[in-house]
Amino acid sequence: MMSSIQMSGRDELLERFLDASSRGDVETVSVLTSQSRELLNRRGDQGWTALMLAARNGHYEVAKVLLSNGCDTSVTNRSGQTAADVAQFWGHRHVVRLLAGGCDRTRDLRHLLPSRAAEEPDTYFNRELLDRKSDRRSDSEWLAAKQASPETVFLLFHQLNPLVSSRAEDAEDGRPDMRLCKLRAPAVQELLKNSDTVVVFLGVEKQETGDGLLAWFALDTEEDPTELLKAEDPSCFFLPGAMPGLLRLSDDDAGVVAQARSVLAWHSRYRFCPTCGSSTKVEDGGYKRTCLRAGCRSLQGVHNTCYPRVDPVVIMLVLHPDGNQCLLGRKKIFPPGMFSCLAGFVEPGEALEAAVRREVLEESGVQVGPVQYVSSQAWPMPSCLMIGCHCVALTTDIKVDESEIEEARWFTRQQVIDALVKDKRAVFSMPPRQAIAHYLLKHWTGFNANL
Ligand SMILES: NC(=O)C1=CN([C@@H]2O[C@H](COP(=O)(O)OP(=O)(O)OC[C@H]3O[C@@H](n4cnc5c(N)ncnc54)[C@H](O)[C@@H]3O)[C@@H](O)[C@H]2O)C=CC1
Ligand SMILES: [Mg+2]
Ligand SMILES: [Mg+2]
Ligand SMILES: [Mg+2]
Ligand SMILES: [Zn+2]
Repeated sequence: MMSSIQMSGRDELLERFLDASSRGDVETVSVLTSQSRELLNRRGDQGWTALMLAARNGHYEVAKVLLSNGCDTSVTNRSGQTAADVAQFWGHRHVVRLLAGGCDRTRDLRHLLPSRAAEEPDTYFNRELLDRKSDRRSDSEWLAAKQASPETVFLLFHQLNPLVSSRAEDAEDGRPDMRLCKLRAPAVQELLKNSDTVVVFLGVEKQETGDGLLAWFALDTEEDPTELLKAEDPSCFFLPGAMPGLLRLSDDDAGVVAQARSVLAWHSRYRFCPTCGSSTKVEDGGYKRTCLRAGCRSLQGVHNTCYPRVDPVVIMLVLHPDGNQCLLGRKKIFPPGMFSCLAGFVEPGEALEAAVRREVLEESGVQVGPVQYVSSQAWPMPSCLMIGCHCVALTTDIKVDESEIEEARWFTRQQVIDALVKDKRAVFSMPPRQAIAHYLLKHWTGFNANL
């Protein structure tokens, strides 16, 4: 009598254990395992162990807990299948790999990273229309002569927004419909007279014209430029705000704007010496600010405070260990339905790989193994350098950091392709083609125009 009650208690425990494994309830599995280790390899009425049930349903975390407690992977069910066979049959490749017990899992996961593209992508903001001619920046006579030349191009910004005109004929969905207004010296003469105006030398056109090298400069005005614009082409206006306006330029114009906007933004925010707070003077064609106080520490040796800044940001497409899904997140400010890659600023004293692992863990709770650099993008808002990576997750449970991310989800390759081609079955919308996030997704799917 006594022993049959004990038996039924034990069976009940086994049933709860198998049920929790089958449902992916990691917590219950952990608790029950610690209570009774002999549950680990026991088969239920159907002849299946907890590991087989976890494998059947792709519950990676449960399988991991069972394995770490010494569960036997060679136990078979009535059909002679091991848990690995079950996972293989149901297509849970990450569980298969886990059960295969690769001693170097990180190396194994590397195979899921796509191979490098044959060609460097022609990413928005990256095009180098001009030759920067940095060797000319210190030649103030040459720069002054170029500024006075009637051929020279001046790009005008107001509070960091470029002067553009609209090309209504191109205003189709996704096509660039803004072009930069290229002013000549007379149009900016008054602004140049103002000693507060910073003029940045952008470079020269790569092709020589009749009069030699055609130089480009950029300047920003804080003043209300309405009067100034009256004398100009009345169709010109300053882009209202950075986003999404800055994404509506041609690729050539976008590259120049990336350079000009970042340097002008630096001048607008770093007018005074960051070391001692004194006034500074602009040098090197707008690529340097030097403190005017004799004896300032920034005048000895090389100081990054004197040069335009670049803020590295890692942006990564996290691949699921099954190789068939990727992790995307939504910030509250995104347009409805849009999901994109996770991203974050690199912190001081941190390698890119570490930054990728830290940001993904912070924002989604997912642990990342191997990381692979893919390509980069200038992102002049105001001076980010986006460092695009692919990486593979070691864990798959998501716990979002709600202060930054509204939602994060795994999406299948098919769902990404549906979103790419804007299929009616698409369950989310892609980041715009101008963002490197778009490229990271597209490259992962292997999608190209011929498919
Ligand atoms: N081109 C693209 O596809 C994408 C570009 N981005 C850009 O990357 C940037 C960084 O991504 P987040 O997810 O916002 O970074 P994040 O995940 O590190 O969080 C941003 C927060 O980090 C702090 N922070 C640390 N260092 C900073 C610095 N140098 N400048 C400003 N804030 C700093 C601030 O509190 C900020 O609110 C964005 O601001 C955005 O401009 C982001 C996603 C896609
Ligand atoms: Mg972030
Ligand atoms: Mg973050
Ligand atoms: Mg951060
Ligand atoms: Zn100083």
